[in-house]
Amino acid sequence: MQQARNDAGKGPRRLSVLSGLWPFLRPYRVRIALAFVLLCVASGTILLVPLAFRDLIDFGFGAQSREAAGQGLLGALSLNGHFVALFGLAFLWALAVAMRYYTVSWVGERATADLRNAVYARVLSQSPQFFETLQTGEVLSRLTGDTTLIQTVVGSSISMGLRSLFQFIGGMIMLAVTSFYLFSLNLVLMVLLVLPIMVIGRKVRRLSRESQDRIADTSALAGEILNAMPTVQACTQEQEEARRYSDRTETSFVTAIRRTRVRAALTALIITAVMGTIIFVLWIGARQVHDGLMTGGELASFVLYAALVAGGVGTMAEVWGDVMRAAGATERLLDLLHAESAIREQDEPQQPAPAAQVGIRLDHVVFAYPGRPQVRALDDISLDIRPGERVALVGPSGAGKTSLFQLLLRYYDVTGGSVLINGQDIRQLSLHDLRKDIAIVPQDPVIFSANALENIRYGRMDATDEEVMQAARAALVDEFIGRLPEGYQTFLGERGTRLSGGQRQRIAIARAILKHARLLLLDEATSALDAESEILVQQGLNAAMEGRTTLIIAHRLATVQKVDRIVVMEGGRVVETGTPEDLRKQGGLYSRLAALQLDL
Ligand SMILES: Nc1ncnc2c1ncn2[C@@H]1O[C@H](COP(=O)(O)OP(=O)(O)OP(=O)(O)O)[C@@H](O)[C@H]1O
Repeated sequence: MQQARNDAGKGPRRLSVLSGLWPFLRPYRVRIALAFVLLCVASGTILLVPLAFRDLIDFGFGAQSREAAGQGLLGALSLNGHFVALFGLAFLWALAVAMRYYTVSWVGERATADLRNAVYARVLSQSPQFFETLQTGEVLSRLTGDTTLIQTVVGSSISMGLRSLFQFIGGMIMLAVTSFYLFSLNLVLMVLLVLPIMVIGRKVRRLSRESQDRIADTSALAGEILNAMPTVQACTQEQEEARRYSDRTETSFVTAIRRTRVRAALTALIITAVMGTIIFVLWIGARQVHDGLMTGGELASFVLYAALVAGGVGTMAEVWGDVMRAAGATERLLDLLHAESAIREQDEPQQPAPAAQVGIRLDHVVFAYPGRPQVRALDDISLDIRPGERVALVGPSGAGKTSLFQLLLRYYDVTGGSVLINGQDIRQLSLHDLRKDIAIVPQDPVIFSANALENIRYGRMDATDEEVMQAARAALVDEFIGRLPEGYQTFLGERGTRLSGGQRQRIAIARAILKHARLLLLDEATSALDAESEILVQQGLNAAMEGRTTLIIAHRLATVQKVDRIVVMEGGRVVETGTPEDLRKQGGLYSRLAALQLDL
């Protein structure tokens, strides 16, 4: 993934990556075919328009109109008839363009929505290891920015490009047919002019990429700072941050203006080149008309075809830039879409054993985080936890307690040994079955931007309002919910910023109680509560632990005096196990910690 990200920013994009979009377009192939037919109709119609003009001039106004009646595209039509036919062509063209626009945009929107959903679902199935190397901001920018780019290309650029290609090829053929002499002249001039335009065009592309990178820098800075506002204000860095931001916007302004300057020059050059060519050819053509070598109508249609060809070339150049950018965007999205989770599920997972309670067995478990493979976070841990047992994990910070929880939830796989639940290796179970059976109250609970009721219901989506409130009462949530303006319906704000740490913890406890899982993991579940609430919440937790196997990580030993067993960890190893009383008598690490905490 890291490698792919590094590659994404450099070198010419491989256009073949665009074929990766086909699975998202295939379901809509009938509509795509319809759009193609409409495109052909529109292009055909527009190529007929100059011919209609030619006839109008030669047979409609001209002196020879009467004798020549019966020739030309529109045959023997009267002057009025010519105009009606011309309008008919314009209307057919408009209709085809509108229908194609609708169809193609529909396919673009639909395919991008599908792609976005597929990528998002894929990202959600990744293990935490994935998010260690990829920033969430980057995933978001891929989901929005990159998919929008693809939408532009699928929903408009490609059809614009094809239309221009038809226009170009058809126009060139018609130019040659109308006057081969003028066509050859035109061709030589075009080749001479296209070269400098291409060189400048490349410079514009480089500058616009640079300009986009600068804008991304600005948003990255703003994103980081806005997320850290309390710290910024506590350190009184607001002015400094405003200055840093304005420095970056200034840089992106300067880059944008540099690009605009080159682009303005390019526009002037293109207009001069196109108009110059047309005027030059008109001049030569006018002399030919004067000498009777071609008719006025032929000259008029020639000029119109030349304008179509020039327009076609211009659009194709623009579309080419979009297609290249979309190739880059597709590559980045497909990277995400094809990312394999580090945690692999069995093709045919076992069903979890249908026992009322779960027993856990850690068998010589060794574990090192993938980001730090040389350091063992857990080093040869063997532990048996009986069904229904309450076990506390204690030990200094960094001992590996949380890592043990991560392994039980299978956020990571063990490096050696195995984790068994009711005798089954957890790698044999599906992740869904495994995690459905575990309720966790994490150190730093997450609150979603929804109301209190929905936040608790997240533990078990099919719970009734009454069940949710019961869990809330057990976790003492109702004690503070009652004081919120709209009770359970109160919106808890972005990331729960409207709640205190202790309140957030109680919501998480209610969520865990509601889940009714057979295994309960408490990671410092009451650390943010005051002494009084802690005693009350502990009662709620006691109710939740009833009949459940429970693992409790605790720094404050007072909270785990009633557990069945304490496991003391240090440096990734289990150094002591036993009841609180036994351990105090042993005079080891636990008794030292207990002496510091409990006897003071
Ligand atoms: N994602 C990670 N990548 C690499 N190393 C990690 C990662 N998470 C934790 N560690 C390391 O693993 C070791 C064990 O961490 P762990 O979080 O399990 O400790 P802990 O006992 O729960 O500590 P605390 O009581 O402070 O929560 C620590 O040295 C830590 O630095």
